[in-house]
Order: sequence, then structure tokens, then C-alpha cells
Amino acid sequence: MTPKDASAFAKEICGLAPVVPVIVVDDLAHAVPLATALVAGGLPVLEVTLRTPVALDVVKAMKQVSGGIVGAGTLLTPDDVRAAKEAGAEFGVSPGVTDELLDACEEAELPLLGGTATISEAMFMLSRGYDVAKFFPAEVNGGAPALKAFNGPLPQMNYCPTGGVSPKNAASYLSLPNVMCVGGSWVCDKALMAGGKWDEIEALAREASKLKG
Ligand SMILES: O=C[C@H](O)COP(=O)(O)O
Ligand SMILES: CC(=O)C(=O)O
Repeated sequence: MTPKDASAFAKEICGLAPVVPVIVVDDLAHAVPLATALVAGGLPVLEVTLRTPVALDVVKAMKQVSGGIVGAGTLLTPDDVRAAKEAGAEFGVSPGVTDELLDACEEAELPLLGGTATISEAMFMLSRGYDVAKFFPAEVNGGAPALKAFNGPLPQMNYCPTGGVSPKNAASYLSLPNVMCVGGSWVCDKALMAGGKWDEIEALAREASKLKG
């Protein structure tokens, strides 16, 4: 997959909803009801972080939920990329970017939303042919004012800020011309998941799906 095609796919999915839920699942039994609630609430693009032993099985299970587009997050190595692809992930997300990670994604045909935090990292992505990136961790790296400043020299770069984004500050990001959507874990509240409160998660997703800049 070329960087241009990968970027086009990433932009397309980032245009489907204002929020990409960042998902950490410890219990495989939560995968299907969680994905069902998120999709029903209007958030079809799901990032399952590879941070728990069951994460790859969660990707596989969530793929059964119709209407969802399931990706794998926390990709750090080429092995992670291959494992995510084998599990059926339709896109990848990473906290940072390296040549070897991008090479592996291109080889595996896995579109990557790669993590960047600085102008130099954005320039690295552009030099590799990507005009889409995650901005991570967003709030501690200057938040919306930083992305607004990045848009001066690099208006061709498009972002999904993640890390410290919440319903309180999402609009400040979503109003920027270089922000396509935001990522965040707040919708997949751990206590609600543990209590099986899927209706409440669906309600949180519905509120998130209506966020605007
Ligand atoms: O590592 C954190 C995830 O990217 C999401 O961050 P968050 O919990 O601040 O939304
Ligand atoms: C935080 C992040 O970028 C990830 O887990 O993929």
C-alpha cells in the first residue's frame, strides 16, 4: 500500500465520526457488546489498543459487529503490524513513528495513523508521503493552540489529536482546519464496562458523535 493510499484511507475513516474511541479491553467477553454499543451510538471507527493480552482476540471479535471499522492501536514494532493484520485490523495506530514501522505497514497493506508530536515528526511523515497523523499526547504537547500554530507552516498535514482530549476540550480541536477527528478513551469508561452498562456507553458514544468544532 502506498503512503498516498494509506493517507487517503485514514482521512476517509477519520471523516466518519468526530471521535475515534481508544479502547483498552481486559475481558474478551466485553468485545462484542462494547463494539455494538459504540457503533449503535454513532462511532463506527474503533481503535483497539494492543495493551492487553486479549487485544488481538478483541480485534477479531469486534470484526463480527456489522458497521464497525476495527483498527489496532499501540503498534510499536513490525511484529505488532503483522499480528494486527493477521487479526483482521483494517488500520493501525501508533504513538510514534519509525521508518521500520512505516515500512512494515506499507508491506502489510495496513494504513497507519502514525503518532507525531512535533513539527519535525510531521515533516518526517510528509517526507515519507503521508499527510495524516495522530497528534499524541495532544494536551501535554500544547493542545489545540499547538496544532493551530502547526497549520501555519504545514497546512497540508491533517491530524487526529489524542491524549487528554475530552468532551470539554474536543471542540477546540475540531474547529481547527487541520483536525479531522479526535481520539479518546472517555467513551469506553472502565467502570461502565466492568458493570456491563452498555446502554450508558452507547449514550456516551451518541454524545461524542455529535461533538462539533
Ligand atoms: O494513551 C492514551 C490514549 O491514547 C488515549 O488517551 P486518553 O485516555 O487521554 O483519552
Ligand atoms: C496512544 C497511541 O497512540 C496508541 O496506543 O496507539
